[in-house]
Order: sequence, then C-alpha cells, then structure tokens
Amino acid sequence: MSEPRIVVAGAGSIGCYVGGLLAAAGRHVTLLCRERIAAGIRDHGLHLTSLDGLDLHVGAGALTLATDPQALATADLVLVTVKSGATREMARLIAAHAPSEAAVVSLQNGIGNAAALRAELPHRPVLAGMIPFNVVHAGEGRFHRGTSGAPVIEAGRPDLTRALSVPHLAVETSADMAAVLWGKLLINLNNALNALSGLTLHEQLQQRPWRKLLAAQQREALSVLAIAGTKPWSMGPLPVRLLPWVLRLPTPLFRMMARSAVRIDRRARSSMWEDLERRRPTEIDELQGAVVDLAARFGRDVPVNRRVREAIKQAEAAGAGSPHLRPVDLR
Ligand SMILES: NC(=O)C1=CN([C@@H]2O[C@H](COP(=O)(O)OP(=O)(O)OC[C@H]3O[C@@H](n4cnc5c(N)ncnc54)[C@H](OP(=O)(O)O)[C@@H]3O)[C@@H](O)[C@H]2O)C=CC1
Ligand SMILES: CC(C)(CO)C(=O)C(=O)O
Repeated sequence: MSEPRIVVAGAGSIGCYVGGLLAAAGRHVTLLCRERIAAGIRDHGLHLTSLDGLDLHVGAGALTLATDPQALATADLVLVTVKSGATREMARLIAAHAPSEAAVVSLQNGIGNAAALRAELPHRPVLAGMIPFNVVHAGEGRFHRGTSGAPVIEAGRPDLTRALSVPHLAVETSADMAAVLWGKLLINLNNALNALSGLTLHEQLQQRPWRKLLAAQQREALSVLAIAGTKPWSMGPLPVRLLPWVLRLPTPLFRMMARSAVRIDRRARSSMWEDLERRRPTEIDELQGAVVDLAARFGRDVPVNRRVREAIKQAEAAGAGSPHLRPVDLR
C-alpha cells in the first residue's frame, strides 16, 4: 500500500495526537470527529506538545476534518480511537461506509476491542494496537502527551507499520498482542484510581497508599492471568511480576526505580479522569471489569478490582466529576 489514505475514526485525545503527527509527516489524514473538536482545530489548527519538548503546530489545511461518517469512504486504513463503549457503533459505521479492503487498526485500551471490530467486520483485515502514552486535550486544538513509550501494532502488515511510523511516533510490532494488551491493562488499572483521586498522575503516584492499591489490583490480575495461562508483556524494563513489588516500595525508592521505567510529566492524568470530568461513561468494564470477568471464569474473586469498579460506577452515576476519594475510602 503506497501512501494510504488514513481515517482516524473517533478523533479525540489519542486520535488527534496520532493523526496530527501523521499529517505533519505528510500522510493523507482525515479526522472523523465531533463538531466541538473540529471547530477547535478549524479555528486554531492542531497544537501538539509533549514532555520531550515537542511543540508542533499543524495547520488545519494539513488534514481533512469530517463529522460525517461518509468520510470513511476515502479510507485505505482506519485507525479506531473511540472509547471502548463506542467500538461496536464505530464498527458498524466502518462496515457501512469504508471500502471492503480497508485495513482497520484499534488503538484502544482494553483487551476486547480488536475482537469486537472483527466480529462486526468479518471480512476485513483488523489489527490490534496499543498506545502506551497519555494524551490530554487542553481545548482549542491543543493536545499534550505527558508520558513516554512507543506504540505497538500487531505484526504481519509491514506496509501499515511503515505508514504509521513517522517522527515522534516510532511504531513497534508484536506477534502476541494479547500479551501486550494485558500488559497495558495492568498499567491501566491505575486509570480508575487516578480518576477517583482527582490528582495528577505525578501527585497520585507519589503517595504510597495509592500505589499499594494499584499493586493489590495488579496482584489479583496477575494471579488470574497465571491460572489462565496468559503471560502479560512488560511495558518497560521491569519484569511484569515485579510491578506490584516496586509499587509497594517506600516513595524515595519507588521514585528511583520508576525513573528508569517511565517518564510522567506534571500535567498527565488518566483518560478515565477525563471521562469523569466530562460526565462520560468510563472504560471501567473493559479494565477492572475484564479482570473480574476472567477471575469469575476460574471461580476466583478479585475483591480490590471489584471495589474499585464499584467506586467508579458510583462516580459515574453521581455525575459530579472526580469524587476526590482517599485510598482509605476504597478499603
Ligand atoms: N487519552 C489517553 O491518554 C489514552 C487513551 N487510550 C485509549 O484510547 C482510546 C481513545 O481514548 P481517548 O482518545 O482518550 O478518547 P476521547 O474520548 O478523547 O476520543 C474519542 C472521540 O471519539 C468521538 N466519537 C465517538 N463516536 C464517534 C463518531 N461516531 N463519530 C465521530 N466521533 C466519534 C468521541 O466523541 P463523544 O465523546 O462525543 O462520543 C470522542 O471525541 C480509549 O480506548 C482509551 O482508553 C490509550 C492510551 C492513552
Ligand atoms: C495514562 C495511561 C497512559 C496509562 O494509565 C492511559 O493509558 C490512559 O490514560 O488511558
């Protein structure tokens, strides 16, 4: 595939950041997004920044903005960047509008999105993908990446890997995306804690009681994954089984260990915090819910994951943004 036309299906934080980098590198990019996002980009262009000092302005003329799903008709490659709850609806739009040979790549959190896309798009190439870094939308076309890491997509389509590898987006591949996605999910178990705390990721991870809660969720997840025979991939230099141990270290030691594994700037917050603040449904069922469901299949209980899921459900129902809980509130 030479010069594929790329449609970002559901461009919000991740879609605008990734789509913006692709457009800046000269790729043919359409952002299929809501009018509120399109208006910000039309008026201000895209302003992409990162903790590494990226400061890139991409004029609105460098890409196509669309709010009508018919824009999918132009796609050779569709990047799905909606929240998990909207995956099936987006799959149906892709089925209705995109050419039958267009490839589809999920860049979403959670373990089930590529399978959900495949179920709705049985005759199309669908690949799983994983974005390790955090992006926060600051309004008026501004998107900030606040943590480090390289995206991973399923191996087997070098043309797609090439098309997606541009400056500031060094895409890697894996033949075992289930392991990659479970590895990411172990990290994403913090999304809910971050959202419930109302703190930035930096502030929250400096507090040992929050880290102990994350470690407890990860221990539960790792024990059911071991029973299921799934070996999650490590997102950084630390072996995955050591994550809970490192999280439980006293804060100065944790800081030393964490520095070599991931970089987080002072603005970063989890996407679930953003969901609560915007009164949108969260991805709790695809994250803690996936651990609870897997445990249930083996007759196990994962009480910490269950409690955290319940607290997020309550916060969603209250519709008042982050409840600013303390770790002790989740015991
Ligand atoms: N943000 C982050 O830092 C990270 C996010 N991820 C994952 O990436 C995925 C996307 O997250 P994120 O970018 O934060 O989510 P966002 O909510 O910011 O972006 C998704 C966008 O898609 C829009 N959308 C949904 N349906 C349609 C449609 N039919 N047509 C046009 N637009 C549509 C949504 O609008 P509306 O809200 O109005 O429905 C929203 O603006 C999630 O799975 C998330 O977990 C992964 C790594 C980091
Ligand atoms: C912050 C990060 C990168 C990990 O928790 C994330 O995946 C998210 O916010 O959804």
